[in-house]
Amino acid sequence: MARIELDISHSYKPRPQSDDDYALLPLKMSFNDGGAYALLGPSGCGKTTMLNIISGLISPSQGTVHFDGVDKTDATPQQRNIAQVFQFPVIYDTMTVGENLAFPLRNRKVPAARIKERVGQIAEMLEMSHQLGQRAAGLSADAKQKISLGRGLVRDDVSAVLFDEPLTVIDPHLKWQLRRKLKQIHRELKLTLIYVTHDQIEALTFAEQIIVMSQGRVVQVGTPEALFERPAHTFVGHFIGSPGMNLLPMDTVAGGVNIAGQDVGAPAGTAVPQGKLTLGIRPEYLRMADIGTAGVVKATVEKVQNIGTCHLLTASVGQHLLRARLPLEQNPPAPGTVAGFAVLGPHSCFYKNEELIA
Ligand SMILES: Nc1ncnc2c1ncn2[C@@H]1O[C@H](COP(=O)(O)OP(=O)(O)OP(=O)(O)O)[C@@H](O)[C@H]1O
Repeated sequence: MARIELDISHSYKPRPQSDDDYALLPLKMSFNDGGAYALLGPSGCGKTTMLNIISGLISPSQGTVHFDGVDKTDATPQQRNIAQVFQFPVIYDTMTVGENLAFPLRNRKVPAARIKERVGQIAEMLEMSHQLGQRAAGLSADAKQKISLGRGLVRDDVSAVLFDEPLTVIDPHLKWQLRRKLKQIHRELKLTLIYVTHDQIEALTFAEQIIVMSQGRVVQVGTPEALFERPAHTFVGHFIGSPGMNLLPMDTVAGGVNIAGQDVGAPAGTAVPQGKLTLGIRPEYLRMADIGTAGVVKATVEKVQNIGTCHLLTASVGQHLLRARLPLEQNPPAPGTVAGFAVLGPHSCFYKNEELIA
């Protein structure tokens, strides 16, 4: 295992002119030895580029990559001692499951007894012990991808294991099991795992630290809790969560604040920063309250859906939409009702130029 440090930028164009020409804008990132990380962001934000720079498949157009303080910028994936798992299975059809799992160890001339022990351990973790003697050729796509995961995890001497959307071909039910399994495997094997995904559930279940990316930038690195409670950027607020954070324009006025065109008082005990800002509040924390009370905006209820775990309510404040996850035991207001929603309180986040300031 190794501590990995990036101080890089990358453009696929020979003479980049503007920020848009960069797949990765200048960034500094470090991955601690033994950590579980997810690179999360929408398609095209630069996740795979970052992963390929870590593995050595791509050289950054500027900057350096260090493993345990040693400059590895020009080293190959083999020299970096990286294991990789891709979107689609990379296995030998003619070999058995056991032979496939053993392959990376045989290649490194690991003693036979150790190979047997480690293959047994990995197969057990992936619930493939009963399939060890089976030829890979006849197996389903799911089972083949599980072998790929196993091959990525079987060596205990790698600097890191990199996963690029490894659960894409996996059936949804098994996907759910494997996400948890990977977390458990991380706890048991203590490997450094770096996992690329555009699926927030996958990132939130698996990783200790999530690196949220947007348009070639790292916009926040944090625990799942930090990304939920205190998104550092409006992009993170909106991107993480289902639905994402409610965002409303806000400005200071005499005696209180103007939120999306409505003057409201600030509730006692809530420090509201001054100036033209964006107010963020998660649907999980948005609650109904009496109109006229401090920190409460009026909104017209547009839709109420029972989604099993809560009522998901959509309401409009002028041209802005608010979403609230209300407890099932609460009787929700009917569409068309004008109701009050408490937007200022301990869970409110305040953004200036998209960055969290309070
Ligand atoms: N080989 C390449 N040549 C030129 N441009 C590329 C190349 N690979 C990626 N890009 C561009 O670099 C940017 C970042 O791409 P990258 O594949 O790293 O994003 P991503 O977040 O992994 O997206 P996805 O989830 O779709 O794979 C995109 O604008 C993409 O079009």
